[in-house]
Amino acid sequence: MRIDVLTLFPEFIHAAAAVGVVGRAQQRGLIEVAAWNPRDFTHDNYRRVDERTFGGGPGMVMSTRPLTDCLAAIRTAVPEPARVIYLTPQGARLTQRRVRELALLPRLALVCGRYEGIDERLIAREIDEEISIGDYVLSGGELGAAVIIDAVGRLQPGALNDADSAAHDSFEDGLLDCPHYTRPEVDAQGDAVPAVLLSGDHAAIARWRRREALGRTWLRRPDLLARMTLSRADRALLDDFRRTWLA
Ligand SMILES: NC(=O)c1ccc(NCc2ccccc2)nc1
Repeated sequence: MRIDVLTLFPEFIHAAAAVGVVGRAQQRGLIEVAAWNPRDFTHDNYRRVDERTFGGGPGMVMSTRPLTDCLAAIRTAVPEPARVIYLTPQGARLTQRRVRELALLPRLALVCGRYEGIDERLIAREIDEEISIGDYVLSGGELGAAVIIDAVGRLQPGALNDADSAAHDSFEDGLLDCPHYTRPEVDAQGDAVPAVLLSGDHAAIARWRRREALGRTWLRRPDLLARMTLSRADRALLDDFRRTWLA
């Protein structure tokens, strides 16, 4: 997969995409990340990329011309057509479902706004999809772009090895993850690991993990649970968790 990022801070995007699973995926040629700076597409001595907003009031808007020329360069850099995504608080909330769909595309172009954002005419002409990573305002779209690069990059076939792939599975079924433990079995504070995890009884361990994932989702994110139709087995496990919790 090829991801091009339009950003005033290419070094941020390169750094974010160079580490961990995504960095390794890049080395393996599973994903290619390129950053483009609209400032390189300005023609004035001050390399201006923003202008005052019409209608008065505070704040600057990113100028259309450098963005249009930068996007044109991005589109023609690789023959593959790209889905052009604008990171903005006005976008649709990013979900793991949407991440999985985006991960199947051959090419993405992520547009990172700064200041008050980009001119609405550019959005109408050039943007295919507006995405928000959450209901808060940042100083730029770059963190959102880094989130998409990571979430989509780790799903590229071959990106995750066994150690990483557990996280991949857990959120896939729409539930929160179960608790995790590692050595020591009893820690310095005297807290022990749940005995079932040391039992070697893989069926019991699987049931325990599923029950904990269902219970946590019920406690922390009932909105996720409301969207799910649970199997009879899952309903029994959740009832069991609730009985213990409410006892
Ligand atoms: N919640 C998000 O995903 C997000 C994205 C960008 C951003 N700031 C840059 C910007 C501001 C206004 C309009 C367009 C872009 N803040 C938060």
